Parts: sequence; C-alpha cells; structure tokens
Amino acid sequence: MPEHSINVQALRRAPAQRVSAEGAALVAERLSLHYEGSAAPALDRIDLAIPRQRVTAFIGPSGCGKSSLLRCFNRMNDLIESCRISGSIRLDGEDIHGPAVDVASLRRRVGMVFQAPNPFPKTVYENVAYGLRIQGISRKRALDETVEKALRAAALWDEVKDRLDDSALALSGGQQQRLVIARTIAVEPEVLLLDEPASSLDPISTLRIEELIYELKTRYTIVIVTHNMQQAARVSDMTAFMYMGRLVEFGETDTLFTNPEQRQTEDYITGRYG
Ligand SMILES: Nc1ncnc2c1ncn2[C@@H]1O[C@H](COP(=O)(O)OP(=O)(O)OP(=O)(O)O)[C@@H](O)[C@H]1O
Repeated sequence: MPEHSINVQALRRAPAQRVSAEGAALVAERLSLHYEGSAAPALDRIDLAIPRQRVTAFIGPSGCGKSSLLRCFNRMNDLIESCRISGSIRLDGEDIHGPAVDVASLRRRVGMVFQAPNPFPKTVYENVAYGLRIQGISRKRALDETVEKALRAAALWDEVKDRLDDSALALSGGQQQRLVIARTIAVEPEVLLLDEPASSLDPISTLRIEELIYELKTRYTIVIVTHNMQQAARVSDMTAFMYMGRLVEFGETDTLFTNPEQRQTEDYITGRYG
C-alpha cells in the first residue's frame, strides 16, 4: 500500500469476542446453495453467527462462495432463477425465509452496496431521498434533515452540500460509492452488506471507505466481502475464511491472521494459493 495522508492507525479495531448465536445479528445454519447445472454446491453447510455492530469480513480465493453467501443475507439470490438454497438464516432470531417475511422490508433492514458504485441517474439529493420517498416520507423538512444526516454519516456532506442538485453521476467514483452508502443508510438498516465496495476505487478513496466502515460499525452490523487481505485485516473485527463453498475458519481477525487454526487458512493468508 502506498503512503497516504490518511492515518491507517486510526482504523484500529475494537475488541471482539467469539460470537454466540444469541448475541448475533445474523445466524446461518447448515446453509447450502446450489446453482442448477453446477456439479458442486456454491455453499456447503455453512454455520456462521455474525456479531452485532462489528465488521465481519469474508475472504477466500475467487469462486469460493463469498458473494453467494453475502447475497443470502438479504435474499438477493431470490433474483437468480437457477439458485436453490437449503438450511436457515435468522435475522434477530427471525427466519428470513419465513412466510410472513416481506422481502422488500428485509432488504431495507439488510442493505447492500455493490462493487461498482451504482447511483441512480438523479440528483445527489434525490439519490439519498429515494428510499425515504418510497416509505411515504414527503415532507420537505423531514427529507432535508434525513438526507443531510445520511450524507454526514457517509462522510460526504462537506463535499456535496453545495452540489445537492447536481447529477450524482458527476461525482467521482469514491464520492459515488459514499453516496450509495448514504442512500443505503438513509432508511436506517440494521445490517450493511458490502460486496467489495472499494475494489473499483483509487487508494485514497479506498482508505476513505475503510475509515467510513470503521465509523459506521458503531451503529450497524457490517459484513464485507474483500479480495484484499490487508483490507480485511485493517477494517474487520471478525474474519471468515472460505474455500470451495465451505467455511474453513471463522474467528477474530487478529487471531485468524496471526495464529490461524487451520492449515488451509495459513496457506491462503501466507500467499501459498489463491
Ligand atoms: N448466477 C450464478 N449462476 C451460476 N453459478 C454462479 C452464479 N454466481 C456464482 N456462481 C458460481 O458459484 C461459485 C461461487 O461464486 P461466488 O461469486 O459466490 O464466489 P466469490 O468467492 O464471491 O468469487 P469472486 O471472489 O471471484 O467474486 C462459483 O463457482 C461461481 O462460478
């Protein structure tokens, strides 16, 4: 990583403990996922408890199932016709596949940010107000307040407060990604799923996103997929190492990177494969 003016030490982690299912925001049990036509399952009997208000990173070689697992948590895989899921996932104790679950409100509670910034072709303001309007909030004062709050929380307010009526597409890539994060948190989710949120960004924008993740975890449960092991080590409290659809090891990030229990984890983090 090149040197920057942003202090990476500021990204120090809060202590995390091993997670019990009771204290977890999300719990997966014997979660398997098959894409029809594939010989092997993309996820193979995953048991995992994601702690509340912590950052959990998924790492592992390309194709090991990180994104597939992430997409399970807000039922994004429902949109993939060939996808079959078994096992269970509970959010705050409630089965997310239960008959009473409304998928739109699940996705509001479990927001998702993708690899490439995807702001709507609308103004900066309307991007953040979008989810609020869908919720039926139309009073200008309420919208103004929430838009400002979300942009401040996404560390973007100072850069865009005089550009609220400009097109979001005129922002830089890093600003667009923070705008998408603002749009996601404007509706006050409990969980933020981040699928390689910085992989298309330059190093400075990447560090801004990492700092933002650190700030946001005081309010949200965050799950991040990353290819970048240094990034996982910098931003996460807990790390899950996956290999060929299996969860090989899950534990505190410090321990997993310095003293992994499994040989496979050690081989991966020391660069022997992947
Ligand atoms: N929509 C899909 N249809 C069929 N197979 C899929 C689909 N999405 C993913 N797969 C397959 O499932 C497996 C896991 O893919 P997934 O994208 O979850 O892994 P990943 O660890 O996130 O990979 P990467 O790091 O390259 O993004 C791979 O073999 C992939 O080819």
